[in-house]
Amino acid sequence: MNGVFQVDNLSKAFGGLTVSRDISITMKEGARLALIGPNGAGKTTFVNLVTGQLRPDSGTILLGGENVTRLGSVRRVRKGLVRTFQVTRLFSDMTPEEHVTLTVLQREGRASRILSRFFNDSAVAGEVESLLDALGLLEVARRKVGEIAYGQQRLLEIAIALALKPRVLLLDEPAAGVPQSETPRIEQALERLPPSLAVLMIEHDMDLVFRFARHVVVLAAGEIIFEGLPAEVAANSKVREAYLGSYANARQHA
Ligand SMILES: Nc1ncnc2c1ncn2[C@@H]1O[C@H](COP(=O)(O)OP(=O)(O)OP(=O)(O)O)[C@@H](O)[C@H]1O
Repeated sequence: MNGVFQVDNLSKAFGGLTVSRDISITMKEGARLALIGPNGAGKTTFVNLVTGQLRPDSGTILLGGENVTRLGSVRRVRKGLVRTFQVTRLFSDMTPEEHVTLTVLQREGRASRILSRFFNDSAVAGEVESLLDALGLLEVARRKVGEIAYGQQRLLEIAIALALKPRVLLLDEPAAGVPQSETPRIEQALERLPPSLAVLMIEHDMDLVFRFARHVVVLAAGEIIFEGLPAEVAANSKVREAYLGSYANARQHA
């Protein structure tokens, strides 16, 4: 059976440097896939290719069976392929409530009207409240983003992505830059993502990867070198050599 998201033989080179070589991935509804690999393996490039920020040299991207390979990024988002970024792209003077309200209104094509009217729109307000609640952000809903913790800013990015009603969510290092003390918040939020949503996560924090993922794909030098269950990936010698060695050793000696 085809998945909700299917990538076939995606390839991309920058000059002489191949950064994606024949990458194929299938995700079904409810998938929890982690894409891991050393720095420069091509993980972010892969996300840029599938979301339309970069054009592949060859390969196909299917969303719900529809070929979206030639669509621009905005149309892919409208069709339910949504990403977050490694580094936050938020407005420090706006509140989480304002960010998510704007996103819901944008999705509905209502963002260009006078915003203040919509803060009284009960349907929009209800949706915004439940999104912020799901990400544990209600208590800071009306604080300026520049004043809230970095982990909460990262969670707000996920709330914004969810406000776009994705079918497939691509998370680029959701815990990057987040202090250790705040990672449990990120973990809890990831556990509470809608069960039917297909989620692909790039992440270097292996504890988070192994708690979140039900399937792991390992990239090295633009190629998939292994994929399987988290336990299989951790035990694979090729993967340990390319990437996990230091992590596995640290765990052994911890
Ligand atoms: N626009 C570009 N032009 C040329 N080379 C690029 C471009 N974007 C990325 N690269 C190169 O492609 C390779 C893959 O980079 P990419 O950022 O996808 O890796 P990554 O696995 O996401 O790394 P990290 O874990 O450090 O974020 C790197 O060698 C990078 O220097």
